[in-house]
Amino acid sequence: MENSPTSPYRDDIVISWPELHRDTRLLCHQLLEQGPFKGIIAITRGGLIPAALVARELEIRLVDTICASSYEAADDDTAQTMRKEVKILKGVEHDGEGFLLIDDLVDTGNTARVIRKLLPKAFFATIYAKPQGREVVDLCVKEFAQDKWIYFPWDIDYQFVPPMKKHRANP
Ligand SMILES: O=P(O)(O)OC[C@H]1O[C@H](OP(=O)(O)OP(=O)(O)O)[C@H](O)[C@@H]1O
Ligand SMILES: O=c1[nH]c(=O)c2nc[nH]c2[nH]1
Ligand SMILES: [Mg+2]
Repeated sequence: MENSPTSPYRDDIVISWPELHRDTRLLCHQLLEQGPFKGIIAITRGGLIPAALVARELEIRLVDTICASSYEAADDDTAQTMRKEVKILKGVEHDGEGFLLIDDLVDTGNTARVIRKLLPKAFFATIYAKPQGREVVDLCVKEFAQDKWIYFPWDIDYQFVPPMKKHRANP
């Protein structure tokens, strides 16, 4: 996928539904060593699907949300989005003790840092992490380089791609 010249991202990683499911289940194996948890708090929107999968594996029925927004669509309509100030649209009224916070990814760590301050006692897990944000969360299953943009399955579509040979400069 096309990266704009000003973007800090140089490469794309496309995650399929089965990969996301498998990676989330790997996370669950490790979370079973950390619990038990009173409940899950999903960080919207990216944390919603991972949180549903975690809730199923850990048999947790109390699932709350913290509603955050930190990225907005770029003007040129590329998938990679511009960073904005992290806004909390809905929080929770406790310090997170005994709760599991779930997000899909920690990138710069901006979102996670803000949420950590609100819920300092929660256990914070993400499926994926990049180096700038890794230390903010307690657990993740996979780490990617800072210049990779991760496409989640809910952001992509199946489409035709022409055969590679058509793109070669000197066929
Ligand atoms: O570590 P950071 O640099 O803050 O980036 C990570 C955050 O960015 C994405 O959320 P986004 O704000 O795009 O909203 P969404 O979950 O609704 O897609 C992602 O789901 C993380 O929450
Ligand atoms: O889909 C996404 N992929 C990423 O790599 C990323 N970083 C911040 N927010 C992100 N969203
Ligand atoms: Mg998010």
